[in-house]
Order: sequence, then structure tokens, then C-alpha cells
Amino acid sequence: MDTVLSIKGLSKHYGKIKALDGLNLEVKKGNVFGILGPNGSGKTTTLGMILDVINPTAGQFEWFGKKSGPATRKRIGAILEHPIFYPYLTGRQNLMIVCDIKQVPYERVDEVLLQVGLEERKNSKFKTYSLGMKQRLSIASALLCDPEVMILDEPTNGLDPQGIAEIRDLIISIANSGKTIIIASHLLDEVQKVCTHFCVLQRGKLIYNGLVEDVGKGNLSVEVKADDERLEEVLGACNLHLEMKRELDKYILTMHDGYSAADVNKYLFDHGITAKHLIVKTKSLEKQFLEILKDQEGGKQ
Ligand SMILES: Nc1ncnc2c1ncn2[C@@H]1O[C@H](COP(=O)(O)OP(=O)(O)OP(=O)(O)O)[C@@H](O)[C@H]1O
Repeated sequence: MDTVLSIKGLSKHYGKIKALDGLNLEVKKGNVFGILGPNGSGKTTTLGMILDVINPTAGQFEWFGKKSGPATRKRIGAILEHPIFYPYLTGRQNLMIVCDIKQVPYERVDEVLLQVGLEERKNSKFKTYSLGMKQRLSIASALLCDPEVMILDEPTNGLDPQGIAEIRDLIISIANSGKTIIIASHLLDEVQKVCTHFCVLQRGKLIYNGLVEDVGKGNLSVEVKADDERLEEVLGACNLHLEMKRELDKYILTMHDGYSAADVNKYLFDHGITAKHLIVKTKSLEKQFLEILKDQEGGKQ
């Protein structure tokens, strides 16, 4: 798979503050790559450097196998902050101004407005747009040059749940059109729903890099409830699980490899107990993220 972005030993120090410290990362063509991290972990600094807005203290990066420059920059669309649009001009007129600046033919304006779902409101003034519509116009603006890569910094910041869902669907549709996408976010649910890959930064260091589909792999957890006072004793005696925990009126079993909720159900049934609640719990990215951060903290002690 073609490498779109290759980062080697990238660092940015502000005096004693190591905003980014020796980052190595590769993003391949077609990836939807989430950069996760708590506040101040170096996400925006990373995006700033790969977009040539911030000068690195050390290290390097390549776009499409080449040193970054005007030719590679044309192949990248980015939204770092809300771009400034004119409130009294329509969405369409605002994008025509961007076309003039970027030397893109005006035909692209209607194409991108359609792509981001603003076709019906294209002749409304920008000041009448909701926050979600403003964000979609920003994305439309970044799409004007038909870039191969889109870089989005916290694309759903400040949006309501419906706005978040709309931007999420838009990102998925842009990814499906074959573009590579890099998103910095602290919304784990958003990354889990949209991204194929993710990395975690903490205090400027890369502490995790992997596939989103691998989240939740590992030992299965099964949650069990039953109206039977023998439940704890019977469950405790079975050898399907590695660990059993009680949480209020339910039991959480961490299963041995190869055993499922159906095995628990059959075991209980064979012991005359009918489960009234039996669900498989998969680990969310949120849980995994918190564990990754905790492991890192633990490793320091
Ligand atoms: N211009 C600057 N001068 C000094 N320190 C800076 C500067 N820019 C960023 N930093 C520091 O570098 C660290 C990383 O900041 P950065 O904005 O990249 O983090 P972030 O992960 O994007 O955080 P957030 O989620 O809050 O936006 C922080 O400690 C921040 O205070």
C-alpha cells in the first residue's frame, strides 16, 4: 500500500516544553487515521508541522515520498481552524472567493456544495448557517482542489449530536471516495466510528499505534443476571472464565479463550438457572484509550 505520509523523529520543543518528542508514524493511502490524545498531548503541533505552519525542532517528514513543498501541498486539503468566511456573502459566493485564491475553476463550487450536503442552502448568507453547516462549508472549501488527503483538527468541536452525526457521515463519504484522511480528535467514539487506524499521543510521545478494528480484541466479557440466589456459587464453580466480578446485581465474567455467552447460558441451564440478562461486552475505544494511558502512567512509576 502506498505511503502517503512518513514521519521520522519529528520533535517540537518550546523551551523546556516538549510539545512533540521524536514522533515516528506512517499513514498509508486510504487510511482514515485518528490522532488521539488528552489536551496538550501534541496533536495540533503535529498537524501544524506536517502542514508547514510550525517549524520542527528536529526530525523530518515526507508527503507521497517527497520533501514537503508547494507541489505536495496542493495534494492536501486541511481545516485547522474555522476558516474566515464573509458573513454577508452566501456559501456559494464565499467558495468562489476561495476559488480565486486557490486558482480553481468555479465549476467546482457546486460540486463540493453537493458533496457536503449544502446544495439547498448554497444561496443563503453564511451568517444564517448553523455551526454544523459552517463546518460543512469549511470542509467544502478544503475539497475545492480535490485533494488526495484531508486533514481535520477536531472536526466536530462544539457541534450538537445531530451536527456530529452529519459531519461523521460526511467524513465517511469522503473516505469512501478514496481520499486519505487524518483527524486529530479527543472524541473517542468519533474515532471509533470513522477511523481505520489510530495512534495515541501523551505529553508529546507516541504511546500507541494500531488498527481500530483490533480494539476490543482479547478476552471476551460476559455480563450475567439471574433471579436465583445460587447464581454466585454456581458461576464461581464453573471453569469457563478467568475472572468473575460482581457489579451491583450482575456478574461480569472475563472468559477463557474460545468460550462464549452461549456456553455460560448452557452451563447455567444445566444447573437449573435461567439467565434473565446475558450480554457480551466488547471493549470500547474509550476504555482501551484509558487503559493505554494508565499503562503508560504505571510504567513510569
Ligand atoms: N506556541 C507555543 N508556545 C509554548 N508552548 C506551546 C505552544 N504551542 C503549544 N505549546 C504546548 O505544547 C503542548 C502541546 O500542545 P498542542 O496544542 O499540540 O496539544 P493538543 O494535543 O493539540 O491539545 P488540545 O487537545 O488541547 O488542542 C502543550 O503543552 C502546549 O501548551
